Amino acid sequence: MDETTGRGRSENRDGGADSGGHEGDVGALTPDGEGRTLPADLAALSDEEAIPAGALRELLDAYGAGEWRIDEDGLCARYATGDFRAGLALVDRIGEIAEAAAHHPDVLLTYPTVEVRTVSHDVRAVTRRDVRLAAGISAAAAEGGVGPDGGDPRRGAPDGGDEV
Ligand SMILES: C[C@H](O)[C@H](O)[C@H]1CNC2=NC(N)=NC(=O)C2=N1
Repeated sequence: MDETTGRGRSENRDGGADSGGHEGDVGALTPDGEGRTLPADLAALSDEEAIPAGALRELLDAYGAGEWRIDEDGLCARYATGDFRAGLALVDRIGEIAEAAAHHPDVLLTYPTVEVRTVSHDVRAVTRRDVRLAAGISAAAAEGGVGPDGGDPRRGAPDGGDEV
């Protein structure tokens, strides 16, 4: 899915063009189950419903997962851990978060980075389970002093080559 500005959704909700921001829509905000205030239609989504592509950016930002990117395979992020041991530590935390959530990402551990990708396999779409997982991973990376890696997460794992 393409990253969009979310403009389409705000135009749909308001029926007319607006700046794409939601500052003036305070009345439309409603608390969701995680104590955040979101536009009512996003707060009402179940864990099994696909999040409309136009609303994903807003939801990721609301959940503190601003460094996550959106592509046709789901949500992805890459963290500049700097060395393998730091990467292992982050992967360990990601495992704990995923097990606690019963929702698991794909993880690629390299010497200087950890790349993470999540989609809800059961519905083949990005759902709030993925956004919550991304938020947990964002928080774990920040707690570990690990920042996002500026580059685009690579697509797929590199060719493993022959055993040496
Ligand atoms: C039974 C188990 O909880 C389910 O199979 C979970 C496991 N982890 C999962 N992880 C992801 N990303 N998507 C799922 O649909 C999913 N389902």
